[in-house]
Amino acid sequence: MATRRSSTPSPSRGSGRRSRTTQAEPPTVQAQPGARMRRTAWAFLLLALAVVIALREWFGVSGMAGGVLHHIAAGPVGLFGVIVPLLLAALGVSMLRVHRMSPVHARVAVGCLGVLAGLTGIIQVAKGNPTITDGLAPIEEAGGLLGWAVGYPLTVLFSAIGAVILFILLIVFSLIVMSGLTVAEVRDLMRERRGEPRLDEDPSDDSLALRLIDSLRARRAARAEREEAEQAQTSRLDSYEADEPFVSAIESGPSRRRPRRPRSTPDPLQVATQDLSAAEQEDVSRDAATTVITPDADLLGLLDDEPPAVRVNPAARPGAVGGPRPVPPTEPDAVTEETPQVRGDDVLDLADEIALNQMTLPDGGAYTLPADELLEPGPGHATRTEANDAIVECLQGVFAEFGVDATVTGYTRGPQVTRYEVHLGRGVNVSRVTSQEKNIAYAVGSDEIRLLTPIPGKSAIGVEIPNSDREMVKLGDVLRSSVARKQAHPLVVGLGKNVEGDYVVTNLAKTPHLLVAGQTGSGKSSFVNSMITSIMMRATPEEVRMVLVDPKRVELTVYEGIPHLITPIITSPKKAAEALDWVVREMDARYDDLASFGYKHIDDFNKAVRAGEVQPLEGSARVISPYPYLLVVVDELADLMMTAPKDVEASIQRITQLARAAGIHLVLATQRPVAQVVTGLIKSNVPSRLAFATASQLDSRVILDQNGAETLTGQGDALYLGPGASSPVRIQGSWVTESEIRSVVDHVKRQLEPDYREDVIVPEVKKQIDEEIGDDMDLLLQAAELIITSQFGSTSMLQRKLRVGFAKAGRLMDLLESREVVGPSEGSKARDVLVQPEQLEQTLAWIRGDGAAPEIEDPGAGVATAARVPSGLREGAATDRYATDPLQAERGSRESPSWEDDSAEEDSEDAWSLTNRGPSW
Ligand SMILES: Nc1ncnc2c1ncn2[C@@H]1O[C@H](COP(=O)(O)OP(=O)(O)OP(=O)(O)O)[C@@H](O)[C@H]1O
Repeated sequence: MATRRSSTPSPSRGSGRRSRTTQAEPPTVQAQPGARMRRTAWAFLLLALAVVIALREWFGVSGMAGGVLHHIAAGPVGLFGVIVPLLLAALGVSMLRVHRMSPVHARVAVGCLGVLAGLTGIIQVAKGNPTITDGLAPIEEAGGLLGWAVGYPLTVLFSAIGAVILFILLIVFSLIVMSGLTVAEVRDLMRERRGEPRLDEDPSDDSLALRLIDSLRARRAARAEREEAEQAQTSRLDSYEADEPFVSAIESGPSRRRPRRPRSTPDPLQVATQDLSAAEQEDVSRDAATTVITPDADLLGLLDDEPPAVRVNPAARPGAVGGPRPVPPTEPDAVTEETPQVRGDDVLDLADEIALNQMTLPDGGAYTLPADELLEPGPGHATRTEANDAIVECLQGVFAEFGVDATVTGYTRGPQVTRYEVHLGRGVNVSRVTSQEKNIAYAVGSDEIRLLTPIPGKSAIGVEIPNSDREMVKLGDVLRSSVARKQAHPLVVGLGKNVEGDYVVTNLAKTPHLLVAGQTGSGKSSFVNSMITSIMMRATPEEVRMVLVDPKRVELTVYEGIPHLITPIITSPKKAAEALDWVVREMDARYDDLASFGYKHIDDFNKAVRAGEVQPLEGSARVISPYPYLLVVVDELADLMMTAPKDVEASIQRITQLARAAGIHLVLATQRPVAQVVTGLIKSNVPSRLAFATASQLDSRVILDQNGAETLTGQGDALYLGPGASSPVRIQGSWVTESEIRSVVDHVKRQLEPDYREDVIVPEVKKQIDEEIGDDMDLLLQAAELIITSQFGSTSMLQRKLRVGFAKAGRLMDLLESREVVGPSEGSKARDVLVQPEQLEQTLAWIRGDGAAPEIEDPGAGVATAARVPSGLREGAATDRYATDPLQAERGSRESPSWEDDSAEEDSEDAWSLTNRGPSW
C-alpha cells in the first residue's frame, strides 16, 4: 500500500529519484542581497588576480609584488602556473553567471583537479622527484606543491614508472568523471555513431543468463495467457468487455518500464531481478505516485544515482524505423525515460490476444493488423530538468516573499506541464496559496498556470505550470505501452500522457460517447487522427466499422477507402444528418436482434454467435455473423447543427441514450463550444468530454461544466472528463504524423476494399418530391382528394373545382400521374384513377412524404406494388432504405425480383431482414 507522503524531503536522492514524483531539492533559501554582493565581490577579486598573474607569468610585467604573484601561480602547480590565470578567470566568470553550484559544476571541478594532479605528478617524476627540503624553487620548476604531494610518495612507493602509469590512469578517470559518462556508455555512443546497435541491445551479445531469463519469462507469459484463455472460456457470456463494475473509461500506466541505461554496467543478476519483476516494478511505480520513498526502491537500483546525461536515441535500436534521427535537445541533467520498444513479436502478442476475432479475407488469407513499426517512436521522457528546479526555486521564493508557510515538496513532470506539489504548514489556509496565483504566474512568467486544490487523492495543492521544454507524445509509444497492450478491446484508443508522465488510453466502448471541443488549432483534429489510427492499428474491419463525417472536407480525406468505413466519408452536412438517421435505424435493428435472440448487449450476442449458439429463426436463409462496433465520428458538429438542428439533435439524443448496448459509439468534435451547438440535450446525453484549449471560461463551462480549459496551452493539451467523473484529467494528446497515417492507411487498404452500405445515405426522396411540388402542395392534396373521392380523373374538373388555369391543372395531373394516383393521359378521355377512396388518407400522407405508398392494382402487370417512387426517381431510390439495401438487392434480387417473392416474404419475418446485413457484416 502506498505510504503517505512525507512532508520532509528525503535526504537520499536515490530513493527519491526512484519515486514517480521527483523530489525537489530541499527548499533553498533565496540568496539575500548581502550574500549576493559578497559573491560578486569574490568573483571580481578572482578576475583581478587572474589579470595580474597573467601579466606577471605571461608577459613578465609586474611591480614589487611580482615575486609573490609567481609563488601564488607556480607554488601550487609548478610549471602549470601559466594556466592559473585562465583557471581563476573561469572561476570568477562562473561565479558571476551562476547563483548556485549545481552537481555539474562540482563534477567538472573534481575532474579538473584530478587531471591537474595527474599532470603535475608526471612532471614531478620527470623532473627527478625533488623533495621539499631542496627548497621551493625546484618544486616550482617541477609540478608545484600539488605535484610533489602526489608524485613524491607514489614514486618512493612504486618507482617512477609505476607512478607515471598511476597518474595516466588518474587522468583518464578524471576525464570520465568530467564527461559524466561511463566507459560502457562511451563505447555505446561510439557504436551508435558508427550506426552499430548498442551492445546491450545486440541479441548476439546476450549472456546465457539473460537468454535463460528470457525463455523463463516467455514460458511464464504463455502459461498466464493459457490460464486467461481458459478463464475467458468458462466465463463466456457471463460478462462482456467494457461493462465491468468500477472500471473507468480511461486507464493510465507508467511510461517507464526499466531504466534505459543504468549508470554502471549492470550485474546480470541484478538485470535478472529487474526483468523478472517487470510487473512488480510497474506496481511499485504506480504506488510511488503517492509515495516519496518506496521501501524497495534501492533494491531494484533503478535511477538511483545522480542523474547522468542519459539520452535515448530510438533510431539506434534494432527495429526502429527512419534511420538516425536527431536526438531532441534535453537539459544536460535531464533524466530521460525509455520509449516503449518497437518489437516485432509484440505485434504477434496483440494479434494473439484478438485471435478470436481473426478476419478472413475474400481470397482466403488472413487480415493482418498494421505492424507497430509503422508508427515511429518518440523522444524519451524527461522526469527532471534544470528548468523544473528553477521553477521550484521561484515558487519557494514567492511563498517566502509573501509569508506563506508552504513548501514545494516535489513535482511530477508531464510532457507539456509539470505539477508542483505544495504542502501547507499546520493551520495554513488553502486560500493563502490560491490567492497567490497571480504572483506565481508573474514569478514563473506564464499566464497558463492551473491550481489544483487539492491534487485528487492527495493532501497537497498542485500548481501546474507549462514546461518551457515540452515533449511530443507519439501515438506509437502510447499504443506500445503496457497499459494499451493489456487491453485487447478493439475500441481502445491512445489518448496521450498525463501530467505524471503515464501513458493514457481510453476505451471508447466505456466512454461510451465523447464530446471533443476546443478552439481552432487546439488539437481536436490531431486527436481524431490519433483515434482513427489507433482503431486501424488494433481492429479489423469486422470488429469496428466507422462512419466519418467531415464537413470541413479536408481533415479526414486521408481515410477515404479504408475497409473500416461503412460509407464514403460524408462531407455534406445534409447527408450527415441522413447518416445519423441511418445510425438510429441501425441501432433499432440491432436492438430487435438482441430482443429476439434474448441478449442484453452486443458483446453477449457476438460471443454467442462466435460460439455457434445463435441460430437463425426457422425457415430464415439469414447467415448470422457478429455485429461490428460502429464508431460515428463527426469532425464538426457545428456545421450539422446549423443545417438541421432539430433532426440532428433528435438523432444524437436517441443514439446516445440507447446505442451503448448496441455497440454504437459517437464522437462529436466541435471548435464552437457554444450552447447553440452543444445543446443541453446533447450535453446531458454525451457523458465523456475532451476539452482542448478554449478561448474563454464560458466555453470551458459549456464543455466541462467547469473552468479550466481556458488555461490549457493548446497543441494537444487537453482535459479529459470521463463519464461520471467530477474532476478532469490533464493530458497531452498523442501525435501521429501524416506520413504515419498514410502508411497505416495504405496497409489496411492494400488488403481489403471497403464494403459500403449504400443505404446509409439515400437520394433525398422526400425533399425531391417537395422541390418538384414546390408551393403547390396544398393544391395537389386537394386535387388528389377530389379525384380519389370522385374516382374521376379529369383536368377540366380540377380547373373548375380548384379555380386554377389549364396549365396549373395539367401540372397537378402530371404530378398525380407521377405518383400513380392516376393513369396516363388518354387524349380527351378522363384518366384512370388507380387509388381507391378507402386509400385516400394513406395516399395523401404518401404525397406529403410522410408514409409508405398505398398498394394499387397495376392493370398492366396484375400484381400489387408495395412501394412506388416518382417516376424520375425510380432507379435506385426507395423510401425504405433497409428494404432496398443495394447490397442485398445485388445478392438476392435476381432470384426474387419482386417484393411479393416468397422467400422475401419469409425473410421479412426475420428481424435480420431489417438490417439487410450480409455475412461479411
Ligand atoms: N498532440 C499534439 N502534439 C503536438 N502538437 C500538436 C498536437 N495536437 C495539435 N498539435 C499542433 O497544433 C496544430 C493544430 O492542431 P489541430 O489541427 O489538431 O487543431 P484543431 O483544433 O483541429 O484546429 P481546427 O479546429 O482549426 O481544425 C497542429 O498542426 C500541431 O502543430
